Amino acid sequence: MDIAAVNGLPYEDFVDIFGNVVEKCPIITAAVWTKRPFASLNALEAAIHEFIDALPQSGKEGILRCHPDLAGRDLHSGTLTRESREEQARAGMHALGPEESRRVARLNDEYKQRFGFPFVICARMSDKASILLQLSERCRNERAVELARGIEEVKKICRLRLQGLVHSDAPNKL
Ligand SMILES: NC(=O)N[C@H]1NC(=O)NC1=O
Repeated sequence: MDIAAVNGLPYEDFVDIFGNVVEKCPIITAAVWTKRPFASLNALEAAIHEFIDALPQSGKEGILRCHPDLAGRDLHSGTLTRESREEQARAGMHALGPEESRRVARLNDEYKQRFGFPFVICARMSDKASILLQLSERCRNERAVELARGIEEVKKICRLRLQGLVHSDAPNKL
């Protein structure tokens, strides 16, 4: 799909295709449709960032709260979004041993108790060992640091999802 095709999409199709680039936040996609035409994939990404950055703190926290826990309830009950399922599987989150599972569940709970939103990390840019390490280390951060860090991770996830939706191998393509 080239950028002209993206710019030509009616909002229903635009939201159908790009609605989950930020997990369970299709309102962001629906809002940035207004900003067409986009000069490039980067411009679309920048419009998403601009929307997120303009949100009050409660809105940013809300975005984080739309994310499923890593190796959490949704993974175990099979209710993850397709994107999240693939990302978590790639990082080995679907195949934790019993000891690792208990540790992740305990740390996820501790993190949520402390901050009021879930631990978010771009799983595709990490691996199991690094995720476990960061989960335990980031539990000790200040709340404002974790809010900013979580939003940075959301943007990384968004970038990879956007790239996955388009062909990146041809010039002038998204
Ligand atoms: N909690 C959390 O980080 N969730 C996610 N990370 C990721 O890469 N995909 C997710 O759903």
